[in-house]
Amino acid sequence: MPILQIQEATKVYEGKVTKRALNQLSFEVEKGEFIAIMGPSGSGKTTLLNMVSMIDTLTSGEIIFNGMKPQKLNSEELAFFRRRQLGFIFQDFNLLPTLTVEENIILPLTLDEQPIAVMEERLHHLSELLELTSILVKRPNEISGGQAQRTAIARALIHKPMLVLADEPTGNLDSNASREVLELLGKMNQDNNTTILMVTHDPIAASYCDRVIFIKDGEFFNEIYKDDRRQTFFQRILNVLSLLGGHVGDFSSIRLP
Ligand SMILES: Nc1ncnc2c1ncn2[C@@H]1O[C@H](COP(=O)(O)OP(=O)(O)OP(=O)(O)O)[C@@H](O)[C@H]1O
Repeated sequence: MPILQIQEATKVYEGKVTKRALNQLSFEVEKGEFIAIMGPSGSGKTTLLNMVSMIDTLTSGEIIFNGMKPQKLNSEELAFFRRRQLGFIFQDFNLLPTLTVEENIILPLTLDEQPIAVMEERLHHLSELLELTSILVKRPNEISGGQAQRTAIARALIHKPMLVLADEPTGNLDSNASREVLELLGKMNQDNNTTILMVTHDPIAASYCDRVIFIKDGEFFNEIYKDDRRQTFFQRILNVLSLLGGHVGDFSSIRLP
């Protein structure tokens, strides 16, 4: 059974001008997939993430997790479902400035009142994998952007969520830190079978995924799967972006590092 099913998702924002931000969008995500969502500005990517993370509700259509419809939950159950089953990675890291790196990472387990032994075991495991051990006592203003995003990744994974949602996770990072973060996300996906849905404008970031889904005007436009080489996948991503229109000229001469 797919871990996530988006079925004819439609979102209409009512206002002075009515805007159909998602229009009958359908796709499925299998457990262990690492998927990028791409599309021009205004195509509905953020709206889609807001629907999947249940910050907002669809006008029509359904979003189903492991066969379950969270829309049917009451607000308390929904808050619990989000906390237990989803992990979030944001462009601007969203770390709590007064907490240390360690306290930020274990926050989801603290909120869940998990035993200290569980917290310690998972903290140890993730901080080794994400190379955070030496900075656990620091606060967010004492670490680099790459370290902050690695901390945010650890926080997103520590409660072993069903699905990780990443919104432009490399948007605020330089190219070296971006590569490091993408390689780590790829490693988490490969080694732990973590399912990741990532919105990105960046074809280099998308080339780390198994599949890229392109949307345009809130509708499904195309999808492509990775083949053996990241360079050819990257070129194929650029080809679809050129059909989509927009900023592809900015990337056409880039070769992957
Ligand atoms: N709360 C809202 N009320 C009205 N219209 C909205 C609202 N949020 C988004 N929209 C509109 O819906 C469309 C899709 O917006 P969305 O932010 O999902 O696009 P996006 O693909 O994430 O864009 P970007 O890449 O620029 O972040 C846009 O036309 C936007 O103006």
